[in-house]
Order: sequence, then C-alpha cells, then structure tokens
Amino acid sequence: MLVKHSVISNIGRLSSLSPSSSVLRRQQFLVRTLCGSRFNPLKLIRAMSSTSEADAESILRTITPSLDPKRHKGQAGKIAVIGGCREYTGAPYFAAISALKIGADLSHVFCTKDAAPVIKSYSPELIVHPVLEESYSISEFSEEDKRKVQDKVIGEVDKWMERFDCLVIGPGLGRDPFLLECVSKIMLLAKKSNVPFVVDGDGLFLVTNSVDLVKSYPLAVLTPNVNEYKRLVQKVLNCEVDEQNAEDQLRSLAKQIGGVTILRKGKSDLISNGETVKSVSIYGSPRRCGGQGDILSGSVAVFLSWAQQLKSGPESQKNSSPSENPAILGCIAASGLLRKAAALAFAKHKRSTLTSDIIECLGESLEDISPAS
Ligand SMILES: NC(=O)C1=CN([C@@H]2O[C@H](COP(=O)(O)OP(=O)(O)OC[C@H]3O[C@@H](n4cnc5c(N)ncnc54)[C@H](OP(=O)(O)O)[C@@H]3O)[C@@H](O)[C@H]2O)[C@@H](O)CC1
Ligand SMILES: Nc1ncnc2c1ncn2[C@@H]1O[C@H](COP(=O)(O)OP(=O)(O)OP(=O)(O)O)[C@@H](O)[C@H]1O
Ligand SMILES: [Mg+2]
Repeated sequence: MLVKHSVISNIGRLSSLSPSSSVLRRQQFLVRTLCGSRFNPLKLIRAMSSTSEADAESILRTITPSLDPKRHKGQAGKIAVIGGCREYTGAPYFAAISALKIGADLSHVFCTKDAAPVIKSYSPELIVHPVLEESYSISEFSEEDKRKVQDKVIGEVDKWMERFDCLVIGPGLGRDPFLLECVSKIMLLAKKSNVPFVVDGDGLFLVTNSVDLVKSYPLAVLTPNVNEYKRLVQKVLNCEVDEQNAEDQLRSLAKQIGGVTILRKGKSDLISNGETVKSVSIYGSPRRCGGQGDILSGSVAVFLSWAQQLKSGPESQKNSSPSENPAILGCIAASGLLRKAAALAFAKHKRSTLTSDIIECLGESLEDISPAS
C-alpha cells in the first residue's frame, strides 16, 4: 500500500493537471483502480498523463491571425452553416453571426425557403441561401421530381463548396427525412472537397443514425451536448455513458468513429480525437439559456480554419506553429472563448443573460486575450 501511495504522489507531481472537477473524478477513479486487485502502475501513469486541462488562452493567442493590411477579404475565413427550418431560425443565426463576430470575413447560411427571410431579417451581414426543402413542400411530387429537387439542392451547395474553409452542419436543421437525406449528400460533397465540417444539433441526429457519414474523416468535428452524446455512445459503443471514466470513454468513442474529433459539452468541455483527451474548465456562466452550443459550433469552425491556416502557412516552416491537430486546437480555442464571453455577459446581465448578450461579448473577450493592435 505504501508503494501505491508513493506512486500516487509521484504521478501527482509529474502530471500538470489542474484541479478541475473532471480531473478530481478521474483521480477518484484512479484511486479505486489502485486499491483494486488488478493494480497496474504503468496503466495508471498512462491514464494520469493522458488528460490535461488545455491552456485555452495561449492557444487563442497563437492561432488568432493578426489584422494584416495585406490580407484580402476571405482570408480570415469563409464559413457556411447548413441549418434553419420552419421551427428553428435562431440556431443557424447564432452560429453564423458568432463566426463573423470572432473575425471570419464571410458567413453563409443554407436553410429552407421558409427560414431564409427570417434569418435575413436578423442581420444584413449574413449571406442566406434559401435552398433546402422539407418533405411537406414536395409531398405532391413524383419520385422522379423529388430526385430532381434533391439534385438541385446539392447543385446549389456544390457551387460554393470549394470556397468554404469550414461548414457547420446541423444548428436548427430539424429532422425532416427528405432534408436530412440532402444533408447527408452535402457531407459527402464536403468530404470529396476536403472541406472540414463541424456537426452539431440535428446534424448529430443524422450522424448518430448513419455513422459512416463521418467515420474516418479526420476533418470532422462533432460537438454533442448531454443528450446528443448519450445517443452517440449508445449507438457506437453499445453501452451507457460512464461518468466515472468519462475521458477514456470519450477517447474510445472518437477512436471507434475513426479518429474524428469530439467536443463533449458540459460543466467541463472534453475534447478527443481518439488519441489525446483535453479539457477546458474555465468558469463560464450559470445561465443555461438555449443557443450557447450554436455559438460554440460557429466558433469551432473559425478557429479550426485559423489553426489549419497556421499549419499550412509559412509559420509551420519556422516550426512555430503548434504541434497539436487543428481540429483539437479549434475546439479548445472555441470552448475557452465561449466560456470567457459567457462569464463577461453574466457579469453584466446576471439572470437576464441571453445568448445574444454572450455573442456581444465575444469580441471584447477575444480582444482581452489577443489584442487587434
Ligand atoms: N433559438 C433556436 O432556434 C435554438 C434552436 N436549437 C435547435 O433545436 C434543435 C434541437 O436541439 P436541442 O438541444 O433542443 O435538442 P436536445 O439535445 O435533444 O435537447 C432537448 C431537451 O433535452 C433535455 N436536456 C438538454 N440538456 C440537458 C441536460 N444537460 N441534462 C438533462 N436534460 C437535458 C431538455 O429537456 P427537458 O428538460 O425540457 O425535458 C431539452 O429541452 C437543434 O436543431 C438545435 O440546433 C437549439 O440550438 C437552441 C436554440
Ligand atoms: N453545466 C454547465 N456548466 C458550465 N458550462 C456549461 C454547462 N453545460 C454546458 N456548458 C457550456 O455551454 C456551452 C453549450 O453547451 P450546451 O450543453 O448548452 O449545448 P447545447 O445544448 O447544444 O446548446 P444549444 O441550446 O445551443 O443547442 C458549452 O460550451 C459548455 O461549455
Ligand atoms: Mg445544441
């Protein structure tokens, strides 16, 4: 037992973990492992050192590009949100406007015809394409005409695909079967063009039922909330969510889906691509108003694009770009910034804090970490 105690304290010194609640849970799990009959110090050391609280602020500083007058419109990011239907117009708006507020140059929304005028009315900054169709609008069509409509939808998105740095698929998409079939074809197009995509909201409903759509695509990021994560774990790992062993389960899930990046939202955000697991536990806000996940998905798209630019740009030759993969960096940066902005918005608005208030604080929060000049 003495040996076990010294192993624990040495691991404690070796690991640079900060005392977030997920880390505490993990330590409790490890102590249980230690006291159990199958004590394996090597396994324990590996487990202890594999999850760490990410330094989100330092990553934000590294990947946020400077505002160079030589750069032209588009270079700071062209994002497209695929979402917005009769029921939900707020979610795609939140994701698309957050991308602009962080610093992307252009933000598009591909939504249904009904949702488009509403989304346009929220902001003249967004480029809104009323191209998606739901079953009710084609219910009288023959199978052949339905095919034609589908081809037209895909064609409209395809015209733009190569120009986008990242897609956000799912905020306010709804679950209409015809619409989701079109969206699965849009995912195939994105993969063909090597365009990264973030899957959120109803996009995760689609992917959970057809995991092959994202399997082994390294440029896919999934951002499930509690419910969406539960459904994904049940479908892919065929078991229930294990809170006591959250990091290892997340790693297995990401690995099982072929190394996609998963950002599991919660009290602490946990991020894994099947290899490393990082956490972001910066204190955000106690308000749980709807739409904060939409800010997150739009933000991941921008930061992922910036991290990827850094990796492929001249900085990478100077060995000054971070070694971590751009999807992981994008998730850490987005989670850190959202939490900072939520804290700032809450300080100002308290109980009446809304998602729009948090969006208003994105710029100030990023400025605090990475000043424009
Ligand atoms: N303004 C807009 O247009 C917005 C539109 N949105 C869009 O809506 C679509 C559906 O997305 P979603 O998130 O509402 O669906 P889902 O995850 O099934 O949750 C549904 C229910 O699950 C529960 N629940 C949730 N969290 C929980 C927790 N931690 N722990 C326990 N239970 C929890 C809770 O149920 P309740 O407590 O009411 O029983 C909750 O109501 C999607 O397209 C999304 O993008 C949103 O982005 C918001 C802003
Ligand atoms: N219990 C919590 N404590 C602190 N922060 C949280 C908590 N739950 C979620 N968050 C933060 O809020 C953000 C949005 O997560 P949430 O679980 O609300 O997503 P969502 O349900 O998809 O939101 P949306 O309403 O946009 O669909 C995450 O980045 C996470 O950091
Ligand atoms: Mg959501």
